[in-house]
Amino acid sequence: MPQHRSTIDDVLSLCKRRGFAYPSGEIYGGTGAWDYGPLGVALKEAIQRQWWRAMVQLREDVVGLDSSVVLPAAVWRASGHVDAYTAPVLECERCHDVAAVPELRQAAGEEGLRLDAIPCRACGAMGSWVEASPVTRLVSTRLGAGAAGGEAHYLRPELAQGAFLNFANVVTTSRRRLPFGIAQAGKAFRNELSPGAFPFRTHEFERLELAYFVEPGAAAGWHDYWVEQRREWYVRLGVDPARLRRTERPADDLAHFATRGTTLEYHYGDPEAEWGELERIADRSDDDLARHSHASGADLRYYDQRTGERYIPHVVEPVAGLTRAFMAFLVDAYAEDEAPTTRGGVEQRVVLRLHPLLAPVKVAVLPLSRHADLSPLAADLADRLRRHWMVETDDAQAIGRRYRRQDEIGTPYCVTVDFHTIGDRSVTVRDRDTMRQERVGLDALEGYLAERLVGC
Ligand SMILES: Nc1ncnc2c1ncn2[C@@H]1O[C@H](COP(=O)(O)OP(=O)(O)OP(=O)(O)O)[C@@H](O)[C@H]1O
Repeated sequence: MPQHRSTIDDVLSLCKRRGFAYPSGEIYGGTGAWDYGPLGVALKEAIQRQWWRAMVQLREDVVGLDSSVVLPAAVWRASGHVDAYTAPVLECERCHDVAAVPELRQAAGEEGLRLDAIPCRACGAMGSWVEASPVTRLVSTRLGAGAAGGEAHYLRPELAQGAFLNFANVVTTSRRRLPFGIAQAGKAFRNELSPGAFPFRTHEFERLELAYFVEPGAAAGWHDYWVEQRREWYVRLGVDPARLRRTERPADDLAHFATRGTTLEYHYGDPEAEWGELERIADRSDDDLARHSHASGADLRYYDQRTGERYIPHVVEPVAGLTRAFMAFLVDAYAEDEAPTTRGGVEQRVVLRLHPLLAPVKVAVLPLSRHADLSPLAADLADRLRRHWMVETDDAQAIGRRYRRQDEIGTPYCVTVDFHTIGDRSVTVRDRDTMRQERVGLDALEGYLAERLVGC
């Protein structure tokens, strides 16, 4: 069967067409951000659920946390973000417009030019770039009613600081011994000077973070362990291993808190970004806990009962971008092939071969027609199945069209209620990938689907 590998454009057009994601504030001309629609929110929730299952539920050594999004400036001063979490910029001497260095480098790189040969985009001056103070990547707000309009706070650019602030609470209340981890999923906010195409670089995005605390000296081994665990997680959920690779981050590309970084990249296949970062695993040494200990005066050392020593643990931190994973799973699942028509011919179809665990809708119930005998049967059946899975019903247009609509959103099984159903209490179950159809008794249907949708 001819297979077609997607481009991000194919997937983006599917996202808009079927309600996975919409450009945010489109009625006001768009904001550059994107919102997740009914199917997108279900896919995102499924990815996050699988991450939580693998990282928390199935592990003895990891616990969950949900920490604050907004924290006072003192926390971010202590963590080093206020001083170091910045982006380099150059300023045009003539009009004082400011441009991000990576953006200028990209423009220069493409043309093979030096930075001073890149004109100012605001006034067009050449050779006018001079160094300027770096711009913070933190998003700030003020809370309260102080003289200066309240006290400065920052929206978290990462969730990890919440894990560090709660380190002692978790050790005490859940009686954890090293090594152990604190997992969090949630939104982060960054002042991105060069926001990119959805969903790669947006000001607001979702992260799946694990802060894994280990004995000093044990970080290297755990680093490799987590790189492998995370790679396997994507593969188990259906990502083509040939489209995943790991790279080491050069020392000059490490965040201020990191001593080592490995990147897991996905081959998105986009001409502009063939390989794109999906996730990174960083070693953060004992730096964060040491900083917070110092700034707050709290003793954040861990008491090792085996050796009787007190020390600050080191942190190995795998962090996935949920929104980038969202796109990788879609790109990987997207295919165009041919499907048989009811008239004996073939037609092109778009199919999302999503792992059933990730498919937004697990089962579609389709009455063959809007006949008064079929509609209530299908509605009852859908209600029964809804107790277990996300179910959609659809009775508009020919059955072939409806299969196409379900293929396109990745629904693994379509159940068709037809006139034989009334007499022999059986339905046709169609498999999305093989397109094979099987007759299944109504009484056996839940068991049949449960066998194929394990864990969904
Ligand atoms: N602005 C963003 N929009 C969407 N996802 C992001 C964004 N920034 C980071 N991510 C995701 O979070 C993961 C961890 O990011 P991390 O905290 O290491 O940032 P980073 O890669 O150092 O950011 P930068 O590239 O801006 O320096 C990335 O692998 C990516 O999946």
